[in-house]
Amino acid sequence: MGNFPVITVDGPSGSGKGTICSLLARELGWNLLDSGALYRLVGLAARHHGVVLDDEDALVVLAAHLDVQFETSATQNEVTIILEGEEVTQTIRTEECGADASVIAAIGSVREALLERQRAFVSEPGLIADGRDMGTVVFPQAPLKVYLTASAEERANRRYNQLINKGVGASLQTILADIQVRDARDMNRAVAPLKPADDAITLDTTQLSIEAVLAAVLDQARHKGLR
Ligand SMILES: Nc1ncnc2c1ncn2[C@@H]1O[C@H](COP(=O)(O)OP(=O)(O)O)[C@@H](O)[C@H]1O
Ligand SMILES: Nc1ccn([C@H]2C[C@H](O)[C@@H](COP(=O)(O)OP(=O)(O)O)O2)c(=O)n1
Repeated sequence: MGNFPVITVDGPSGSGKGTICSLLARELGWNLLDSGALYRLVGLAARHHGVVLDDEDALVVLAAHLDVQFETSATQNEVTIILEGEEVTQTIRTEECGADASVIAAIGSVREALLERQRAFVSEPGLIADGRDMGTVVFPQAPLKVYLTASAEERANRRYNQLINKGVGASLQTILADIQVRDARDMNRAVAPLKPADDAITLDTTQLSIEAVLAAVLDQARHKGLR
């Protein structure tokens, strides 16, 4: 691991990690690791290569050799994701890919295969790391660890609105049920379960605006001398 600081942001689906991490990276001028994208990409690679999600050995090979580029535009702070030469930035965002990712992510050997790849994202001047186990497993030495949460109903509402805004039809009830299944799987798995690190600060964002969450995290960063 390089000697640059890491801010970890963990939490369940729809708690606002992606939004806050992207804003933090822009505000601080730091790099960004979207670790969930790696699990989603292994899932998509599995589909492309006809690998079923309980073929652990084949999934580990895919994870270890994942041919992916994260291209960040200098001005926009937007990331384009290229898997095996194909642009998949939007493709991996479906609820289906999220569910596949959650299944794959319960396999310890797959997590192991992605560990060093994630740590290699640490670079000057610092890293914002978005995921489930950033503070507990991947970057245990991080000087600032944030755990975002919100009620399952609020998170389902956010996801629903996000899909409707994208012009994708969605059922609130189905989304809520999917979120509850994914929460249970991510929190109860044997390896690297979703939970706050002992030294994490937890923010319940159910009633907080995006601006308020960002301000609270930046405040913590200032306290820690990170900005
Ligand atoms: N504090 C908040 N209040 C209201 N909406 C939010 C808040 N945080 C995030 N959102 C919205 O909720 C949706 C899911 O957020 P996202 O950052 O993708 O969550 P995660 O990465 O944790 O799954 C997005 O449409 C985002 O704009
Ligand atoms: N560090 C991580 C990141 C994601 N995962 C798994 C568990 C999640 O349900 C899936 C998808 O994660 P992702 O953060 O992309 O999903 P959301 O945007 O929170 O819906 O991947 C993980 O186990 N560990």
